[in-house]
Amino acid sequence: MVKVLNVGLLGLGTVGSGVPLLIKENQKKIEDITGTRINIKTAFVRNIESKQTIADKFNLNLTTSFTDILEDEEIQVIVEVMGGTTLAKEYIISALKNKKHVVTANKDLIAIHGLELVEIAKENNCFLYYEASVAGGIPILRTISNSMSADEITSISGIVNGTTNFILTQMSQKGLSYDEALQEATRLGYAESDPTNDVEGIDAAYKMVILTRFSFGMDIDPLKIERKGITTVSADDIKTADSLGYSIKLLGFSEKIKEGIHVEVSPVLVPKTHPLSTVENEMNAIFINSFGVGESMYYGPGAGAKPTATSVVSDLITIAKNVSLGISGLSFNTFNNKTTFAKEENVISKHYFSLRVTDEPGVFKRLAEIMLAENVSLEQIKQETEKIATARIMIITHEASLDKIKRIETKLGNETGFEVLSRFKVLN
Ligand SMILES: NC(=O)C1=CN([C@@H]2O[C@H](COP(=O)(O)OP(=O)(O)OC[C@H]3O[C@@H](n4cnc5c(N)ncnc54)[C@H](OP(=O)(O)O)[C@@H]3O)[C@@H](O)[C@H]2O)C=CC1
Ligand SMILES: N[C@@H](CC=O)C(=O)O
Ligand code: NA
Repeated sequence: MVKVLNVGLLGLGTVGSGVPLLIKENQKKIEDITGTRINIKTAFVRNIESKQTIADKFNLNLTTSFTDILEDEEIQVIVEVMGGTTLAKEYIISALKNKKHVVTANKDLIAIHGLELVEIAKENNCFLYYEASVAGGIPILRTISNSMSADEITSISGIVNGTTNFILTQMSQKGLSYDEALQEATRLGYAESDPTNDVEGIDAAYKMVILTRFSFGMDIDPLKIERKGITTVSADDIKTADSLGYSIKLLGFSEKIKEGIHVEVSPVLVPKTHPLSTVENEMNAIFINSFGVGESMYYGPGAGAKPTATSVVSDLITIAKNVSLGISGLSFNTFNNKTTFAKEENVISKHYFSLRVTDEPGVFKRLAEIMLAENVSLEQIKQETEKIATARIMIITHEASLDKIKRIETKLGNETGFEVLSRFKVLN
């Protein structure tokens, strides 16, 4: 006889409405694989009237009281897709303490409070899964924790925010303005309800915290990640990068360099020949360097209702399988190391600078002197005269350490007649 796994759904927005859809579409397959029927019994919403149509479509009970779900003994699993870190944290902790397993897509919560939640899950013999929290539909966390457990990851980087990749693609290929592209990403359900975290690189930083835990067993404070968002990228940067053979992408990096890790989120000039450069719109891609496999890339939709819900339902399937085998309380990630950080003098790459300078003789000489003082040489240089008495100079350096590049940036910023408009890493 087919068993039933009853689920309480918290939030019925973009991802929440995808979950019952996926379960309905794949009901037979899920039952074949797990021997269990996954049943979304009740959904917790803010306003019942506005969600009645979708509830009727999938035969869901609606409630505006979380207690109705918490105290329902038939409900074994809570799926949290409300977002936010206050109420979501409170509800997840109550659910775990009531011996209910938890699935969440909430990267903010997992990045900031994940370790505490994992401990509570362990103490209560419950599962806490969050595959959807990183790169929406790409099964990247499970790939790292299962398929790559025999391998040593040396760097993990990639496009982990769909909204910003969508905006940059639309700006560079369709000539849309930043505001138009952001509006479209919001309409399509890619952006967070407040898109600040997307465009400022905070969402990507949260995802890099989670990827760093899985890849290196190290825990970092999201606030300590060096981060720049796409609000620092101008249409001029996109045009210049294009003319030099690069696309601009918001990338997250987590690399093991000698003594420790270096984690960063920033717009990056990616050569058009690099596989990450072909990743467009809401697509995400995670590029891994590892001892065993070498280079590998995992590509797919990083946002949107169906892709994200697919990851949520895959977590539910894992729980259904484990419950029916009588297994409980295994952590999603058990890799654990002492966190150590790489020195900036060992973090090496090329860099792009866009500078506004007063259009007068001697400017290039002063620029060259500042670069020479740090022993950093130029690979490419371009100048455009502006309407007023200024010019824009765009340079790409040869490989140099991050400490030198930062000193050059400070010196240029302090030099009369120079303004640093942007400074981005350049990928090889
Ligand atoms: N959208 C995406 O592509 C992805 C999203 N995620 C994550 O999934 C989560 C959900 O995102 P998404 O579906 O896009 O967000 P939405 O804003 O579309 O949905 C959130 C839902 O939760 C409800 N909700 C929020 N707060 C409360 C509350 N206090 N009480 C009751 N209901 C509440 C909202 O109600 P109401 O409708 O009344 O506002 C809304 O229906 C977030 O953590 C997000 O970061 C992860 C990967 C991809
Ligand atoms: N807002 C996020 C949604 C998925 O995590 C994004 O754009 O990637
Ligand atoms: Na994922």
